Amino acid sequence: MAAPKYLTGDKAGIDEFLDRFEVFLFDCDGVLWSGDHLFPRIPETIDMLRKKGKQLVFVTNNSTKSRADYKKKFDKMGISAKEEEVFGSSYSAAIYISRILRLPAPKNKVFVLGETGVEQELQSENVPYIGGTDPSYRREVENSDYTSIADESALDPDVGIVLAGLDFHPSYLKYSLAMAYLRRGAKFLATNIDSTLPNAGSLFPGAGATTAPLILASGQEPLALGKPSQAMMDAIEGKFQFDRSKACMIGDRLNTDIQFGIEGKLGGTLCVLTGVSKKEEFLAEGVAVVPGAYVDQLGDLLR
Ligand SMILES: O=C(O)[C@H](O)[C@H](O)COP(=O)(O)O
Ligand SMILES: [Mg+2]
Repeated sequence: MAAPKYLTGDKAGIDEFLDRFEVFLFDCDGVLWSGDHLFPRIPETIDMLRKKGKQLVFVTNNSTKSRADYKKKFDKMGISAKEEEVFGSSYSAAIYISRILRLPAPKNKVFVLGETGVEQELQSENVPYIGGTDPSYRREVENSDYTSIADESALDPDVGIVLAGLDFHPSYLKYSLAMAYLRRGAKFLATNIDSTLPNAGSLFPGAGATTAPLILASGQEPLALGKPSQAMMDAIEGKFQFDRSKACMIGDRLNTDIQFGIEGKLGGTLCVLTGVSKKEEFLAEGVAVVPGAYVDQLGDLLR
């Protein structure tokens, strides 16, 4: 495995690197920002790539926001981006359910463990759902719940899918209902299973962490539709029509972003050290996932 090229401060190296690619797939959390903290020179770097005529796609595993929500966040942070350029794991899951899985109605209803981003994208694909941000699920479990879940009288007969994403409001009731739906044969999907979420320069429990109790209790593993899933890469290629050899994935996490680019046979991958993965993780001998190049921060591409 070739050693990754360190580009920070390397003017000629950066020019050569940027000239190799026509398309850049951008991760968001840990690359552009850490929660509401925008990293230095991000809007200028994005503008520089646009001026060079590069095609940009924002590929995030963060399912708590929809494409429309991301457009608002980009605007708030002064980043020039279009809603159509966003491809999140919640959208990836919604189109997988509506266009690939295509369960016959009415048994195509989804029980959601997650936030509004998942709900909005299911709505955009006319996929019925329950659960999610519905406040009636954010309550203590009562004795009657055990009986009504066990005898399935509490279950919606049309639920055929359980979809789990990053959930900031997990509850024992939601886990118990989801487990009962899986026991009854519902398909188990996840937007993503990242273990941690970068925010405020630190790390917090990620989607994988909020889904883990259901995986353990049900004894089932979900099909994850976010990075590094190649179903997501195929959908992105289908939507944005680009030559993979001329595309580069930029991310902060080895086992999602960089693996996604490598398994997707993209022309290159760039790791940014402002998020989850540290350079020691890919500079060590014999590691499986190694980026083609790396920088301390994305703004280093802007000389
Ligand atoms: O837990 C999560 O969902 C992830 O940490 C978060 O979504 C990562 O987002 P990304 O870095 O792919 O933008
Ligand atoms: Mg990230």
